[in-house]
Amino acid sequence: MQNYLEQLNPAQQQAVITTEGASLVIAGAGSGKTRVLTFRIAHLLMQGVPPHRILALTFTNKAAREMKLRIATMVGNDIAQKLWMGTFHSVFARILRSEADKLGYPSSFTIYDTADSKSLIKSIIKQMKLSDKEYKPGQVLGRISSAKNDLVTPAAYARDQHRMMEDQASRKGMVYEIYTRYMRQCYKFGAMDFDDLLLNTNILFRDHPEILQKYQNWIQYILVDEYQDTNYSQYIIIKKLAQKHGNICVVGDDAQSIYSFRGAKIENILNFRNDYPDYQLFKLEQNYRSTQNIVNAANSIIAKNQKQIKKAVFSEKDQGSRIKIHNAYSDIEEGYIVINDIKDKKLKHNYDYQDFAILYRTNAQSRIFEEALRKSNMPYKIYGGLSFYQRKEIKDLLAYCRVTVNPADQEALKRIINYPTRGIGKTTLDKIEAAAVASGKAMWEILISLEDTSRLFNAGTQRKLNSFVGLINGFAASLKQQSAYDLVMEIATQSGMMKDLYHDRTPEAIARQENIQELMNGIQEFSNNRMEEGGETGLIHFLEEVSLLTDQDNESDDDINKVTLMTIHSSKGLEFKNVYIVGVEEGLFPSSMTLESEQGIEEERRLFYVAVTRAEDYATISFARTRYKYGESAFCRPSRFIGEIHSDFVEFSGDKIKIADKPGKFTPKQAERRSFSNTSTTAKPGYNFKKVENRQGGKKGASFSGSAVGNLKAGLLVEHIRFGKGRIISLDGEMPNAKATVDFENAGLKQLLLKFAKLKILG
Ligand SMILES: Nc1ncnc2c1ncn2[C@@H]1O[C@H](COP(=O)(O)OP(=O)(O)OP(=O)(O)O)[C@@H](O)[C@H]1O
Ligand SMILES: [Mg+2]
Repeated sequence: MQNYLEQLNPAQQQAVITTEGASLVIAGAGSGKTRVLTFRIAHLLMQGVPPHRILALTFTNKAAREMKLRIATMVGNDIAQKLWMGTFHSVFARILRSEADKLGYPSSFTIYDTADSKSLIKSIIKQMKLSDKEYKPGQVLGRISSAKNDLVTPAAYARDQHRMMEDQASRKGMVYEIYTRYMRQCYKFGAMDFDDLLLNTNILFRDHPEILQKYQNWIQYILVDEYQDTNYSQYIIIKKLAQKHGNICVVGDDAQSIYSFRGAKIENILNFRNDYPDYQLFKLEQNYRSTQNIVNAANSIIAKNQKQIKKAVFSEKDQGSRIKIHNAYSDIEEGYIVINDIKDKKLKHNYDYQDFAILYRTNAQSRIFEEALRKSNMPYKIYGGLSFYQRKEIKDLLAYCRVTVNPADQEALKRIINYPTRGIGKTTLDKIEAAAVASGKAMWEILISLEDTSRLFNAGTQRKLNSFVGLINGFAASLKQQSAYDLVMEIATQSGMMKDLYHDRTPEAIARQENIQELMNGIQEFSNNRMEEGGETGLIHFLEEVSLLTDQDNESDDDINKVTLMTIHSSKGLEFKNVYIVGVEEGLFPSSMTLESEQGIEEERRLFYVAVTRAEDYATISFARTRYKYGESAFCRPSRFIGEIHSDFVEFSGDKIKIADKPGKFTPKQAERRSFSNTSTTAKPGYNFKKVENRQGGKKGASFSGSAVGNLKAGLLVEHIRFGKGRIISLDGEMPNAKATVDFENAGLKQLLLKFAKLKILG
């Protein structure tokens, strides 16, 4: 036996060397499915199969890169480079480019992203004189996408009674017509969206049997990773391509199917058995990734799902330690706890930064960890998402703030002068810019002296420009009177940004709303901190702090040795020595949007299983008892998932907290809080920011307002609503400027202005 096969266990070896015919590998996390695919490709190459006759499909580009790299070390780079390897979208975009003429497309067709698609749909809705309140572009796009992934063309859509009835029930009976026009216009513009790449491949294969045949003959072996998350459109493509040679190997884990909201179909696994009755089934049971404790904990989680293929998974690695559950006072403290734990582990066990990953349910959660990491000077990278301050909606809102503070800031001005759309087109903008250049002035100066330049514009345009100037001047007038929070809230609303962001409930739109909410939380937090320190709380000061943060964030070229931050969805298939699963709270994880159906909960549970099984040595879970939502601190409860892990495999750090096995039990006080904190999570359309009260301001922080300042003295143990427990080191000054220096267990040394910082005396 050749050397490389010795790096596999007997079950894996069988899965690797059984190259002919159909093979299905269904096995739990960390059992070597991806490794089997990698070795199988290497094995084929060693047997002399030419690389360009092997097609391997992965879920992410990163996975493809890593697999190729590994194969290159086994068979040499020249050969590995010739493999057909990549995501479905990238591989079939390539095929479509070379066959585009058969579909009447130019081979240079454009690929539309979601924003492009939505704006096209918006204009179609307008052309059709429909209301974009009823026909929300994001929702319409969702319907179209689902149709495409199920291979339902516009003509078929009109005949599809189920879809038509669904549309009618939600009073959107014209979706099929929008779909028809959308397809026609995309075609006219020479553009395809992501779903089109798969749909058009299917159309190509359906309408051009000779082309299908060409690829069928060509591709001798097909391999698919993460098969549980393929949709119908992908399933049909693979099925057709494999028809000639029948050498198809798919690997997956039904317990890790987490993309049903994008049309992924677990049934594809069952279909596989029907399509290839002679298929061979391989089961891999040994997990090589994680400690026994982690594997056992993960098994106990997934056992709670009704719908699953039973699998045995065991580990022969060390027993390992129990999953530590951290219970934080607040989202801020959670950040400190995680970062301190990383420091500790790094020191104690000699780990590198790259051995740590922080996984969260939604992108917006990254901000608190980013800030804590920055403050501790730890290098980090955000995977699969833009860094918080790089996100479009954040940049837009901050651009408004910048123009308010300094209207001469031209980049910011250009960014928002016509966002949200207010009819100030490119021609107008170009004219202003030319006038500015000619007179050596800033664009803003041209704008405010329109009388002098009125010959440049017609009355309508001039009116629009004046109203924009009025808008910004209005904000600027509030600069001195309002707190940063109130002013930014005013800017977000008056500018029309909120309306623009809150007009639909697609996952992307919700993510953007959450980001704005998160920025508002950041501002509130900034104000509270500044007040406690006795500093300035105006918008100017907030902007300064933000720009300093981004200045420090100098991304270096080597992205290697850094702490990773990512959503659980994007962590699929990856592994890290230490994994922190954060924000494990009801309503956040499981997400409140999934609570209504058992199916929804089961998918969230699979996501939780994916998260835990990323860890090799240590898995750590945390939740906060209060979290900023819409600028207010709201109570949170630990997720039901924490209670679902068998108690033998977990260990609570700090106060033991009761985890309700049935959600919904609240004390009256909590229930009262919940009624407003929930605005973020119910599927209510529209935005609903609540008036913000400084949380140190009395009634909201009831249990924290009890301490009389006079009773404080050095040496006392105190509790702060965000920083948690700490000991007073010293007290200085007289009221109202009295300050306490407190050494917090997790947050470190802080100096607090006592009139704002309500400290509870613990003893
Ligand atoms: N026989 C083996 N000997 C040594 N290490 C192995 C063996 N099989 C797998 N591994 C290692 O175990 C880890 C998990 O393997 P792999 O990522 O292939 O699992 P997987 O089943 O694809 O996991 P997931 O379901 O999370 O995608 C990897 O680090 C891999 O190199
Ligand atoms: Mg894998």
